[in-house]
Amino acid sequence: MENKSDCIIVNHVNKFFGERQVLKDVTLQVPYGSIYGLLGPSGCGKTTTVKIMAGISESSSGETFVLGRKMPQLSLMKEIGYMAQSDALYTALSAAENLEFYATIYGMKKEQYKKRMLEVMELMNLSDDLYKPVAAYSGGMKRRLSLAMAMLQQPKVLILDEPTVGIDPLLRKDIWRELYKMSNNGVTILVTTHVMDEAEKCHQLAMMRNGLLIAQGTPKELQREIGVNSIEEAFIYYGGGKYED
Ligand SMILES: Nc1ncnc2c1ncn2[C@@H]1O[C@H](COP(=O)(O)OP(=O)(O)OP(=O)(O)O)[C@@H](O)[C@H]1O
Repeated sequence: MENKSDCIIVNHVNKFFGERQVLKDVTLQVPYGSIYGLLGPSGCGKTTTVKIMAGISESSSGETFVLGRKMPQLSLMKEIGYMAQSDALYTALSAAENLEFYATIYGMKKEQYKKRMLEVMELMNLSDDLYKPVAAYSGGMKRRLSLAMAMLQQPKVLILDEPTVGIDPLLRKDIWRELYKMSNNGVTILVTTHVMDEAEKCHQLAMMRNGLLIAQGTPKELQREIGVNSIEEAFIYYGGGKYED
């Protein structure tokens, strides 16, 4: 399964929860340094897919490779920044303490993480709230802190499950600017989203429905293929009629 141009390779992956099959023969490739969007209606299997990529969950069959290694792989933990849909934060601790805790797990040196912590908090517009307990953060602030956390150790791969939910449009723009910067520096980014204008920003997109990957390509390719002018129309087309359950 050696493939030098793709950072993430999902190969005929199936996932069952009991009798229920929630991923059906999913195959996709994410090139190194690209921003790849996973788009689809609620419950179609996006989170299940990214958890397998991040090594948090195992597929029932099929194979997943990240950075040339078969997942799940404990030794890749440092290389993969993962931001879950629900925030995994210690609310009794301050943001700085949360970041320090993660930095310790990632084995970052003190001088290294102190500098990086200020950078990511600045980026997320949270510099003034560094020492505030997370319990006093709003929902949007918690999202931003989770994103700061995923970026902290400067991972080679960033896997973000709906990263900009509850984040205002201005900050969302800044976040996308940072994602592009990271991608230009060779970081591979996988984003799940419901937001169409975000999907448009991805280099490549995969659309999912009912555990199936139903279309893959650049946003323009997906539109051209079916003769529509927006990702929203493509989403409705691929999510609807032709692919009814
Ligand atoms: N641990 C679990 N046990 C049983 N079923 C599960 C489990 N996790 C997810 N599912 C089911 O698998 C299906 C896919 O869920 P998943 O969270 O991957 O969807 P999603 O596309 O990320 O949805 P959303 O956009 O709402 O987050 C859903 O029907 C969900 O109910």
